[in-house]
Amino acid sequence: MLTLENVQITQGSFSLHADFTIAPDTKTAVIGASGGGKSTLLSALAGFLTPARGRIRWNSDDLTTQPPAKRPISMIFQDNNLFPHLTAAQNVGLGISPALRLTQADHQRVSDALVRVGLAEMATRKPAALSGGQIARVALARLLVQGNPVILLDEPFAALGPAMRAEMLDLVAELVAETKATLLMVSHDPEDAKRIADQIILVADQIAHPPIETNHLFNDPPEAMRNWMG
Ligand SMILES: Nc1ncnc2c1ncn2[C@@H]1O[C@H](COP(=O)(O)OP(=O)(O)OP(=O)(O)O)[C@@H](O)[C@H]1O
Repeated sequence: MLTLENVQITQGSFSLHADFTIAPDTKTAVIGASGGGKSTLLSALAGFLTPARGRIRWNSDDLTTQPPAKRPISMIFQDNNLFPHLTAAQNVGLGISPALRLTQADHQRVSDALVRVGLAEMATRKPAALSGGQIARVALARLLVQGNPVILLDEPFAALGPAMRAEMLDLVAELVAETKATLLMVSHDPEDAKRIADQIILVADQIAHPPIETNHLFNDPPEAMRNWMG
């Protein structure tokens, strides 16, 4: 269980409050207006921002001041953060060893992850020779080898067309089901949120609101949600 206990995150003059828990094995969409604080929330969970107050816990572990690499959390950003000079396999291998010191068993894990995301034939290609969807798959393969129980996606599929985005969301849902990970995903598209999320965190008025079941929120949207849906 991921717990945000009276958390206050500040960035310059901006401040965001969060006080809720996320049940294990759930898929949560984080939605809200641009500049509302969705990335701020994910950055604090990943450890790139330290809350001004409050605690962040994973089960009984207090993560609040732990550096990103020590947290049981993997994150993919909008640009998928692949290194352009490394092959797909090397980019995945970074998820196991930042210095790419990989054992034979590690290489096998990388290969298995690339096979799982449908990139068996692309292991030696560099990002410039991959499509946007294939780059997103490499980033997902890296998540697989990291094996963390919490996955944060900050709109990694935003640049893809609707059909490819739907395909990627379905792949994410499959991987999350297989690994029993807890997923939080920023979304700008109500259809994406409906497609994948069990529940929704609405970020509005400097508050990351406690998660509400997806159908319930879409059937009876509060004003901030109606504004977001347009
Ligand atoms: N490094 C920073 N210093 C000061 N303020 C910042 C910084 N980064 C972000 N902010 C401010 O924090 C607020 C929340 O930004 P954030 O990126 O979390 O919003 P968001 O909901 O993810 O937006 P978007 O949907 O446009 O990506 C914004 O008002 C932004 O200007």
